[in-house]
Parts: sequence; C-alpha cells; structure tokens
Amino acid sequence: MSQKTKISVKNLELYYGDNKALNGINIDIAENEVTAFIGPSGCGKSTFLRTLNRMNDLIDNVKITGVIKIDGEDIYKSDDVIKLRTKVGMVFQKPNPFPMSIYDNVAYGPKVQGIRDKKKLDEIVQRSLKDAAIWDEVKDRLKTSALGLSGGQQQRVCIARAIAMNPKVILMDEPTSALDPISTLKIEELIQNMKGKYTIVIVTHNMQQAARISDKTAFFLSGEIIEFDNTTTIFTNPTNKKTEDYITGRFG
Ligand SMILES: Nc1ncnc2c1ncn2[C@@H]1O[C@H](COP(=O)(O)OP(=O)(O)OP(=O)(O)O)[C@@H](O)[C@H]1O
Repeated sequence: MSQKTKISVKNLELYYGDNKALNGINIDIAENEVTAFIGPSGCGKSTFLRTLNRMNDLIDNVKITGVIKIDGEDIYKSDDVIKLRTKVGMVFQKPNPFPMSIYDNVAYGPKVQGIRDKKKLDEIVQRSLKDAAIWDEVKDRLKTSALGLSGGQQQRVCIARAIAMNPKVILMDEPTSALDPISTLKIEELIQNMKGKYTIVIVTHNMQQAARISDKTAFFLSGEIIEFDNTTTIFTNPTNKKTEDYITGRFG
C-alpha cells in the first residue's frame, strides 16, 4: 500500500461568521487509501470534508485560514475551482442523481468537459458503471430514468458519475446513512474495491463501518482532530482517553 501523502493540511481554521468550526487541523492523508472521519454530531467532520474541494466557498460568511495542499498544490491559491472539483469528486449523504437517464447522469460531466464522441462517451459510461459495481444491474436500461432505481442503486450511479470525471480523490459524506443494510454492504464492498485506485475520504456516523472499510481513522471532537492513526489502533488501542470513551460508546 502506498504511503505517499495525497492531501496535506496545516493549521486549518474555519469560521462560520464568529463561530469557529475547525480549530488547528493538521493531517496528512495518504494516497490510494481509505481515511475515515468519525466523531459526535456537530464536531466538524462534514465541514472539514467540504474544505477539501472548496465546497464551503459556496456558503456566506465563511473564513478559512491555513493551508491545504493536494499533490503539493495549495488548493486555495488557485482560481480554478472547476479543475479542483474534477480532481476531487464528491458523493453525498442522500443519493442525488439528476432527473435524467442513467446514461446521461454518467455522461453529463464528460460532456461538459467537451467530450462529444459517442463511442468515447459509451466507453466512459460503461467503465464508470462497471467501476461502481452497478453495470450488470443497469446495462439493459441505460436510457431509463435514474430516479427509477432503488436508493442503493442510485447511490452507485452517483459514484459512477463521480468516477466518470476521472478524479484522484473521492470525498464521501455519510454515503450509506440513507440506505438499507444490503445496499450499505454493497457500497462498502465497492469502497474496498476502489481503494488502490482512488484516495477516499469518508465521513461516517457508523463506527463499525469505519472499522470495516478504512485504513486510517481520524477522531474529531469540537472542531479538532483528537487522534489520527491506523484504524485498528484507533479501535483497539487508542492513545487518547476521549477517543476511547467515544469508541466504547460513553458519549456521542
Ligand atoms: N452552513 C453553516 N453555517 C453555519 N454554521 C454551520 C454550517 N454548517 C455547519 N455549521 C456548524 O459548524 C459546526 C460543525 O458542523 P458539521 O456539520 O461540520 O459537523 P459534523 O461533525 O459533520 O456533524 P454531523 O455528524 O451532525 O453531520 C456545527 O456547530 C454546525 O452547527
């Protein structure tokens, strides 16, 4: 497994107005691994995840200080947010396919990028749906609406839509919290199969899920990272008493 740093964060602070939501965040996220963020509600996991592709830029009154580098480039120094979001894709809590066909959902991004060749688009759609482990279920109904799929299938189409942009990093904000256990298992298997090819950062409320699928885990509390280590260490032998209290269910 590669240990190269993909995302390096130094002294990150984030304010919503006067409210400090992230405080002194320092973390190096390894390339092609799965990194999980856990912690109680409101501790800043989603806020931090959103800083990694500048989604917080869309919110009024947000102030960010510190440095986030991806592949050594300061992402807040560049004006090209579109390029950043192409490289750093995102999958949300609730499956949010566009109200269009399965094919068009996946081909949408590549078309916006200027790819017009039908054969090339067919290839991208097929590869992305295969990589998202949903090809076999949808290959005979590509032209039907994505909204007609089950929630779990919709979420895999959304993952295919992210993959179609050829990202290097995929951010997932509680991607299974709206899904049933079987769909959750399929997404977890998919995440396992995607690592090695993508750097995946996932926010999850489900500690068993973090333990099952991630290589590294960061435990957040009140806008700070309390502990960050190999997932097995966090769950079996944490250094910090607060981590231990959280993972043993004493609070949160
Ligand atoms: N758009 C926003 N405007 C103002 N404050 C916000 C905004 N989004 C989040 N916050 C605040 O920032 C803090 C961190 O929220 P965040 O959603 O990042 O936490 P979280 O750990 O992801 O929580 P949850 O697990 O419940 O999703 C909270 O106090 C929250 O109220």
